Amino acid sequence: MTPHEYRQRILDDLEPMPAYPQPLMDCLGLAVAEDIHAEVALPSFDNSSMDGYAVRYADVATTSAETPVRLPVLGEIGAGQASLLALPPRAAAKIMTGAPLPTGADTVVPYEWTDRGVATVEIRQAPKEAQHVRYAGEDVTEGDLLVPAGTVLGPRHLGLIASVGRAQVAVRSRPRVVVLSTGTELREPGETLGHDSIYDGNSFLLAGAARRAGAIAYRVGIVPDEPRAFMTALSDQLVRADLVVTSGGVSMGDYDVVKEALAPEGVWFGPVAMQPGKPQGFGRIGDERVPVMCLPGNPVSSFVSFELFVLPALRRLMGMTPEARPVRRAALTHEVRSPKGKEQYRRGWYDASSATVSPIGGPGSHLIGDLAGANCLIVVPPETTSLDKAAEVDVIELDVEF
Ligand SMILES: Nc1nc2c(c(=O)[nH]1)N[C@H]1C(S)=C(S)[C@@H](COP(=O)(O)OP(=O)(O)OC[C@H]3O[C@@H](n4cnc5c(N)ncnc54)[C@H](O)[C@@H]3O)O[C@H]1N2
Ligand code: MOO
Repeated sequence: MTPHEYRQRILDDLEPMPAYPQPLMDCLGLAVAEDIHAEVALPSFDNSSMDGYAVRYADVATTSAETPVRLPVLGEIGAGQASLLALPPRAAAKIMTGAPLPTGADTVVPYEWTDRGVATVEIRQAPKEAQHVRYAGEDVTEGDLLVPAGTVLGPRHLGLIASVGRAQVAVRSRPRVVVLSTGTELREPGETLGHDSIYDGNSFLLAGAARRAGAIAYRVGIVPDEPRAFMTALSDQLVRADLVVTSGGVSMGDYDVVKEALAPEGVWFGPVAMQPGKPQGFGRIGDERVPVMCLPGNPVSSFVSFELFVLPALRRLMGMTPEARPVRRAALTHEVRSPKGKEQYRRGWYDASSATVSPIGGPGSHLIGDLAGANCLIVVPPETTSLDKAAEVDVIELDVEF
């Protein structure tokens, strides 16, 4: 099975999470599940874009510094304090930015062109007709489709939706992802290491990646390579999981606990034609048939599996498209070698401005130091065993929103 086929198999099995109305501030980064239409026009009334005087153009069309027009000032209109509703001919009203234009007025003269008079005002420069007026509906018309269903809401969407008066919108909820690391050799950071133990980096990597993708991530931490202990830990977690992600215990070893415990439950385990990330598992468990994704324990294998399979699965659950990261093209700055028959994902540094990519470190799936210094994965096709300097390759840019 190719990585692409495996991803499709996972996506075909998953449905987007149900949608619920949420307060606007809780919707940031979530996919909206309804078309959002404008319930009011924007601006909703004709208003001034400057602090100055509302006038009738005809009254001030010929004014100048040498022969200024003087008009009585009938009142003041502040934003949110508009008591003067109509302006008769041969008069002016003070008006502030954002305040409604009184009926009869059609033009705003800014303070800077006047003597700032209170009882009367001297206007020293002729305005253009209709200057500094923002018309009702010139931005958004009532009924306009503002945000189509499926849009991932960013700050500008929130601002617009609030501006038309919506306090809540229906969005797909964040999936709850439980991350379990398996391995009797694993220790929590901060604990003392033995000669044969290592720190559990993967659960932080995976829970961090899940949170970055928009999920609610629960890092359960370490479970020993013992099937009963693993099943107990897993069963305890199922009540709060929309997806379970495990690390380790999926290959051919004598203590490959995840495979041993879950294969009899009907979870699929098998090789995917890629490196790193060859051994994979996917299925559903428990009464609620919670999806479980079983990733290999080597840290780079775990990470690449997250990017290729778990991230798209989370985006499917969250109703976000496209599910998989976009692929860019770049020229290699150094040659790369790769085993035949497997799609290889090498770590690299992608420079968008020059459309080049520099390989970082070797192919080893334990090289987490190099992984942390990379910003992309370089895709080497299965039949390609070597790529020369300047060869064009596919590059998956990490860490960017899409
Ligand atoms: N005879 C075979 N051996 C292996 C095969 C194979 O096909 N035949 N496949 C290799 C490949 S490829 C991979 S990838 C690994 C996958 O192994 P597991 O998923 O079973 O993972 P473990 O054996 O538990 O661990 C592998 C490696 O990663 C380290 N590890 C595990 N968990 C963590 C963690 N949470 N944080 C940091 N490092 C972790 C672990 O100590 C091992 O070094 O199998 C190969 N073997
Ligand atoms: O696939 Mo393993 O994923 O080579 O390290």
